[in-house]
Amino acid sequence: MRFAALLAVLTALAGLALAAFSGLLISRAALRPEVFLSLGLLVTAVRAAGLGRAGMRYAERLRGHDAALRGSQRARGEVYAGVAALGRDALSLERSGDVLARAGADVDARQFLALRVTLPLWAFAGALLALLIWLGSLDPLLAALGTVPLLLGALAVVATGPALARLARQEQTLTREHATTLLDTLSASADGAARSVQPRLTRQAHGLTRLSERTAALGARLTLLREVLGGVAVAGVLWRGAHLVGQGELPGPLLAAAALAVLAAAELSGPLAAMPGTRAAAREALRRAAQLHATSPAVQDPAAPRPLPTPQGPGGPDLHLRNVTVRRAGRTVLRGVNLHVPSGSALGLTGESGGGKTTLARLLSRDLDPQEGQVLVGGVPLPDLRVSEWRSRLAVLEQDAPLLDGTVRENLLLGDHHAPDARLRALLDDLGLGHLPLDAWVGDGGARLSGGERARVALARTLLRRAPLLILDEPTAHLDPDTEAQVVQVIRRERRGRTLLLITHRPAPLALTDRVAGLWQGQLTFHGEEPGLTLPGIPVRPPPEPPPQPSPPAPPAVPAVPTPSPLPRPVKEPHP
Ligand SMILES: Nc1ncnc2c1ncn2[C@@H]1O[C@H](COP(=O)(O)OP(=O)(O)OP(=O)(O)O)[C@@H](O)[C@H]1O
Repeated sequence: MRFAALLAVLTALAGLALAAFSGLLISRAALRPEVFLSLGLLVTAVRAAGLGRAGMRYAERLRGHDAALRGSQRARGEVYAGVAALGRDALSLERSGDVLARAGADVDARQFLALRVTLPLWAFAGALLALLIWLGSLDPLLAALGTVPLLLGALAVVATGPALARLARQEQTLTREHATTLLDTLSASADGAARSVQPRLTRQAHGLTRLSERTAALGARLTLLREVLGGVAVAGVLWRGAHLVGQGELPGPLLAAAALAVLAAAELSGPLAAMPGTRAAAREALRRAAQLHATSPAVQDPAAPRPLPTPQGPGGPDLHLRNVTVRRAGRTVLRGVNLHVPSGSALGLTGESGGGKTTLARLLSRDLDPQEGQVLVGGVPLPDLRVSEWRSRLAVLEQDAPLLDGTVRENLLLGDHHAPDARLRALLDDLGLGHLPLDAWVGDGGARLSGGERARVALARTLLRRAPLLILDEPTAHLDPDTEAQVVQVIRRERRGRTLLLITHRPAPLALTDRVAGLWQGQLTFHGEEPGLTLPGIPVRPPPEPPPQPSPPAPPAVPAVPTPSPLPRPVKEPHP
């Protein structure tokens, strides 16, 4: 670092000295009128070109990088839009490392296309053409000797292009695979799967090293060839120029000018070697972007979206599932399901593992559409609404929802950007997280928190979202019974006025709901409502309390939900 600082000072001093000596030269030449016109003007031209070069380089960098950054901003936006359009369901088919590469390395590769291919190519072509015209005006052979070797150097890059492009593509693919394996390994490290993946990671790392070495070796050979050809061009100009000077056909100073100009043009061919690799990487990135856009998302916006229906209450519009059938991976998960969730009501959903509870929630959040039947929102088919508009009305807690790598506050503010610290603090305290500072760093996915803490921060984030429909998937998983009871109370308070769909295997949160339904083998069974059907482990909800009577005294209240116990399959009771 100290050496770099020293270099920076020396560079600045060189700039100062250049300016000072130029001033000295110009003024000295001005004092000698006999040389002023020839020498003074030349010195001024040198200075002007020096300053102009720096200024134009700065402007070129500014405009070039500005355009590239704008382009990558646009490209990143397109990737995010593409990923968002895929929806939670289709996105689960993508590997996270691959999604990361699309938004990171692929966008960078596209960004470098202009900076490393288009701009250097134009600069070199422009300089070579100017050189050809100027030297051609002096002597055709001089022009040929000065420019053809440089052109051959550029053609050598073109000839090596396919090999360089192949290497760049292989490197890009392997880098992506390496990142994907690394991410998979990191997320699997807890269960020891990481060790078995290590040999693959090592193989990929070695493969990357070998590819880099081959690319560097090819690049070095190209650079050597280019340097040699540059030298040949200068030597050719000096040889032919000396002959012309000897014959009195070329003024001596012009020979020096020609040789130095050829040298400068040769330098401009330097960045050409990186072109094939950069171009191939950018093309591959574009192909992958096109592929992402061609992937049909699980759901699509309608051509003419209808306005959101008028809510039937503060809980938003009523929801209906009509004869809904969903097949996933060849299995019928939901079979002819009918459901009515009135605005402001609370429905508990339980049932066997893999029975389709999350699937049903995803129908409501429109992450997928049913193969048969309809989902209606306030009487309007869900596919007739704009997806983002409908989703803005939902607050969804996914099962095992991850936290983002940041502070607790940053995670919570994702639920409500405007929530003051006091509100966040109070909510955390109520959820039994009084010990967790808002500034606590949660780590990747919330890894620095316990499972129960992570679940409650995620729940708080969802509850903060001001949306009329609340979908909570296992909101009390990972919690001990006391904390669970505390959390249930918070959900009870926070859901007031909203429609609630609560998915759980645990009985305690079901106390929050008006009705409980179970999903068994793709069919919905209403607990205690359909004749003869109950869900064992859940008592039949007592009928609404009758208006207070003076006598006889009311019977003791039946607890809505018993002590937590696993929920077995429903039993069909004989019809009375
Ligand atoms: N993205 C997906 N692609 C294909 N099939 C899926 C996908 N997600 C889930 N499934 C399948 O759909 C079925 C229902 O899954 P779902 O997650 O809805 O069940 P669940 O009732 O929520 O289960 P659990 O109680 O275990 O969370 C399962 O057989 C599952 O394997």
